[in-house]
Amino acid sequence: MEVFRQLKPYYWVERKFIFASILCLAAATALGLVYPNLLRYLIDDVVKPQNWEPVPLLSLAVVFVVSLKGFMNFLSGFFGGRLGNRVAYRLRNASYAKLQELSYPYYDTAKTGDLMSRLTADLEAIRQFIGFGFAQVLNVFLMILFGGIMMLTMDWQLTLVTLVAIPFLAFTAVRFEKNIHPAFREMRQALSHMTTAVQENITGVRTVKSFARESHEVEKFSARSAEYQTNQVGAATIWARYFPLMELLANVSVVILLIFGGMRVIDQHLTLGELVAFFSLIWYIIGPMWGIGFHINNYTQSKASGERVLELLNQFVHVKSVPDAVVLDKDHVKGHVRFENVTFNYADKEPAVVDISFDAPPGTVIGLLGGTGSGKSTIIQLLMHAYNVKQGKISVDGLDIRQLDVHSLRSQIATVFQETFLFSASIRDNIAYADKDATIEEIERAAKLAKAHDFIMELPLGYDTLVGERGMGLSGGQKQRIAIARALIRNPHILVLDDATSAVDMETEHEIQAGFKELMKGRTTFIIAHRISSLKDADEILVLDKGRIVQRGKHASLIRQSGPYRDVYNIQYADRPQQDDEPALGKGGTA
Ligand SMILES: Nc1ncnc2c1ncn2[C@@H]1O[C@H](COP(=O)(O)OP(=O)(O)OP(=O)(O)O)[C@@H](O)[C@H]1O
Repeated sequence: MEVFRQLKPYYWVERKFIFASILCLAAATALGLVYPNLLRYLIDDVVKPQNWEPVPLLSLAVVFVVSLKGFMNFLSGFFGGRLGNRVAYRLRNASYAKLQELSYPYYDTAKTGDLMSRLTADLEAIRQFIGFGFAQVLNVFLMILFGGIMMLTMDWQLTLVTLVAIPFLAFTAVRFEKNIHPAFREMRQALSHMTTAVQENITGVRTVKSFARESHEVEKFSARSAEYQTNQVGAATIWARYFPLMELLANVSVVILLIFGGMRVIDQHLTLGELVAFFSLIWYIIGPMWGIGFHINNYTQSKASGERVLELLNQFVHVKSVPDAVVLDKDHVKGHVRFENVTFNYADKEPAVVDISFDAPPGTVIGLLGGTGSGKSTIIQLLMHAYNVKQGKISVDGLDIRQLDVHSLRSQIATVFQETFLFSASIRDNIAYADKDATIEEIERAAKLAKAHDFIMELPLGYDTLVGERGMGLSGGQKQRIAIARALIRNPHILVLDDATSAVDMETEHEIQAGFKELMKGRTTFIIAHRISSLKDADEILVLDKGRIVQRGKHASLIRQSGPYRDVYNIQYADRPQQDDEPALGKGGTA
């Protein structure tokens, strides 16, 4: 029940539908009680005394009751359906909003397939239960209540004897629920493992095919599919153990009724019509009991799903704006970035960056150079407040970023990542992603600066060309140029190029950077690059090794010192003839 208590904000607002659905259902159930009474009347007052006069009226009454009951059932289903759809709609939107709110640390470990199954299959199970299942469970209670009262008023002794098996039935049903619930929880988990396998396979299809690992993927999927199947068989086994027992207990009541009821008719304590009415009433109670297993199944599935959706909704958000956070005003931001003795480690890991300090006044260009895993991207992530820094301080325009509204901080920064993600939309929409109000002129201007305009114009539909997921159909360099245009359109105060030109040739890189120079006047830029050529003009180059700054300065002074920078320089320029303005540099030597 805890699950449904926590879900209350999502369904209680729709209480008018809940009450309307319950009311119509109760009316339909109550109308169902008219049949046994009509039967009794028919036998005792029509057939026995051979008095056929009321038969036409009786037939009309049956037609009327059946129609009204059907209409009430329809209304109950109609309101229930509305309720289920609205609750699922709210939950879906809340889950999606939560996914947007969750910060980077959550996504470091999240599995796409698992999240997808929470937002689809689990929400569907909740919708089914809240919309229809709940009404069915309630119907069972109403039938037992109404039917029980009617039987008691007819012959309370026979009622008590007949219903003696019912408590056992209820007890077994509760035991069944306890056993089947964990099985359903595991089943949902197994389903989400399976979805994850499918999703990863589709996303990584190029890698799978290029390594010819299709059979491995099939095996991986088969294992997960088998896990799901095992869980289903497990649930079916529990079902098979309990269901015959529940059936048997239900039938015991019928047998008892026939024995004791028959005796009471012989003793003339009961009329024949009453026994027949009793017989139909007992089915009125036992009928829904057949379905109790199904309803319990429905309930436990939705409970397991509710737990999974709530787990997402209650997920801790690592990075969020503090109360009274300062909102940066785009027109007044200067883009002065400062790192002071920043040390940071990812959860359960050695520090990724250690004691990082630098000052980047507005308009400066900071270059970051270092081997794989040396901490370059981490510095950028920290600047974006993707993770909470506990040691040291990062400030923008003198304000500690922990005090800044996260959204407004990130709005000042535009990043071009190493890997470009393009949405399944037109090139125009992809470029305008950071600023949906951008005009076509602005989009084209950004594309021209990013050297993307020419190849876009060569595409059959130009800027309206649709790019598939992950930008299928475009080369790596073309995708990167679109990403650069997307960053430029934002007109950011802080621009981050995280190995942004790695996929374009040297000549294009040079052209793009010439474009940047014009655009970046007065803005702070961070360039992560492996090519010295990209960093040469930086105001300060930070050379990183294992998270520490091991060298810093301008290109000209760094190549005059022995150290990693000059080593990289020598490797990259080894085959190039020496120019007059460059010193002859021996590895490890001095100029
Ligand atoms: N999301 C993460 N969770 C845990 N550890 C991480 C995460 N991202 C990076 N790391 C670790 O932090 C260290 C620094 O990584 P970082 O990505 O900053 O290096 P990098 O210099 O940008 O490398 P590359 O040039 O390969 O992109 C590495 O040891 C890496 O394994």
